Amino acid sequence: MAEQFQLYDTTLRDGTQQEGMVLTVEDKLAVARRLDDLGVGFIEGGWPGAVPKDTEFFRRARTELDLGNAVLAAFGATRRPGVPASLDPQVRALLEAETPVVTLVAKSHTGHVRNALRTTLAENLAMISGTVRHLVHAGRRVFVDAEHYFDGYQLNREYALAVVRAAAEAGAETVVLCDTNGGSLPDEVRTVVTETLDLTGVPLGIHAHNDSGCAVANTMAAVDAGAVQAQGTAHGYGERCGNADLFTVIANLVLKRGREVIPLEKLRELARTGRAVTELTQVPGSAAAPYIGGSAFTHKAGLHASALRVDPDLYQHTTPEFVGNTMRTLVSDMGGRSSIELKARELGYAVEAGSDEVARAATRVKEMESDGYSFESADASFELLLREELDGGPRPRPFDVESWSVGVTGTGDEVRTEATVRLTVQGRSVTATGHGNGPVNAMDTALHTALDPCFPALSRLELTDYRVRVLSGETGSGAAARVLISYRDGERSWGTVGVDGNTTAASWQALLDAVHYVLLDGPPGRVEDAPPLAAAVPG
Ligand SMILES: CC(=O)SCCNC(=O)CCNC(=O)[C@H](O)C(C)(C)COP(=O)(O)OP(=O)(O)OC[C@H]1O[C@@H](n2cnc3c(N)ncnc32)[C@H](O)[C@@H]1OP(=O)(O)O
Ligand SMILES: CC(=O)C(=O)O
Repeated sequence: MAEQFQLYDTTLRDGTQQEGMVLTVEDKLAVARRLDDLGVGFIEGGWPGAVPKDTEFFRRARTELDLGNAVLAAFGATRRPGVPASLDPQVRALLEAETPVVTLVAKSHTGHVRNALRTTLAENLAMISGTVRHLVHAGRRVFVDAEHYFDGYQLNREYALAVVRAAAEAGAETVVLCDTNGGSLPDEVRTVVTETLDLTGVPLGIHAHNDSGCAVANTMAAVDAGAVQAQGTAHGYGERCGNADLFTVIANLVLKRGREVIPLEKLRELARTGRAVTELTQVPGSAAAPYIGGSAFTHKAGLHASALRVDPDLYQHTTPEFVGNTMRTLVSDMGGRSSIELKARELGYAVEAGSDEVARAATRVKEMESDGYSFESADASFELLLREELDGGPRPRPFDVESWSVGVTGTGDEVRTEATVRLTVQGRSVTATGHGNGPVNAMDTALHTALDPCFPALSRLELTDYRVRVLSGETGSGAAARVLISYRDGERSWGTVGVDGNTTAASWQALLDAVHYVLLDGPPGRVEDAPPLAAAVPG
């Protein structure tokens, strides 16, 4: 049973204040559904009356958003100075959003009251009380975001406390202390929250920005000090350096503080929710994001891998499956036999770090990386290398390459690229030509034309990304170019690598690895049901 803690998401309001984040109403509705599924208690949808798209969001939400867990909140400011709340069009727009909750931003810093609002301290308190009362009278639950609270508290503690008291006395359910400029540190936040709670007894929340890199730490400090509401955003999206990453806050509260703010089975949806949100926002989360980032449980160093073989807890602070993530191993020149064993097991091969095959594969990886190869994101090329070692040498190939050529011809404005491949397939000589918008595209087309009729599995192979890096002077042998190609093959995604003094030849290598990888089947030593490493994870 989830505890009565207020998890408040502001992705659709403060999150959209991030540079580069532009969401349609459709996107906002879809993000709200994902966050509701995860189990957050409150979803702040935007500022109706100020942002036309947000007004439209709340209008459509009434019929199109069937929330199972969350309550929708409309965000807006207190009434303008000198205007009764009942006559302020912005306040009216908040009521017209018809949400159960309204969250009001209120000034709590005397400098802001005087210089930004250009009103008196007394009028600001009246604006807060009057607006809260008006909304509560109209049947709304009201939260008050006390803007610049931590800076305001340092400047004029009595006034900041007066804002908290005025909001609560007028009927605000929770007063959210905002580190609006994001410059506070955890010890300061803990002290101010503790003192405010002691001096007012008002239920408090925390809204922390990340300008000092402490948004999550500040949120945790505030909750430890007694805050009952944590605000944050998916992936920490938000104005400037962003907000507290609500996904990290949730995982910390559940796994580190034992507070079941969402049910454990929902926590296992955390990584999936993160991916779904980035697909909608088109703003990627960081690979290094705690808990749910692609690298959060990914291990590169050989010594780490060697300890992880014995016990995953030795280099992981928690169990990745708790948050729907998985442990991965990277193969590189920084690894040794243990990294090879772990990666091989990830790929389904039951091998031991102490075996000769694994030792040979580890040596080859180090040598090839010194020549410019990189296997980190070329898992298919690594698997081909591993298979060669496990099989005791190159396997019989399903086809042989007799020759290949690529030509680029320019006539006027037109550039034409043509590739020809000559292969021996099942004893027959096959020649095919492909055209494309460049050499890689043309070679890929020619290979498909030659091979797909004999090997239908290849028709599912789709090239999704191509990266080339010039390596001059960087490698032992002075190799010139490294090409990394990413593919999708039905549900799977994987990559290959090629290195050569000639970029087109490096691309050809990577393309051929892809074809051989798809045709790799029925291998001896591959155990389809080898116990995944995750099975060894306790808990
Ligand atoms: C800390 C936060 O992130 S709070 C959320 C911030 N979000 C946004 O600002 C996004 C939505 N904002 C908007 O659409 C516009 O800024 C509006 C509609 C709110 C205001 O637009 P405009 O009236 O054109 O004014 P402008 O954007 O220049 O803002 C200045 C006005 O806001 C007032 N203002 C500034 N801060 C606040 C506040 N916290 N509460 C109420 N009014 C405020 C100023 O006093 C000034 O009013 P005045 O013109 O009567 O002197
Ligand atoms: C309310 C808000 O977004 C802030 O003070 O940062």
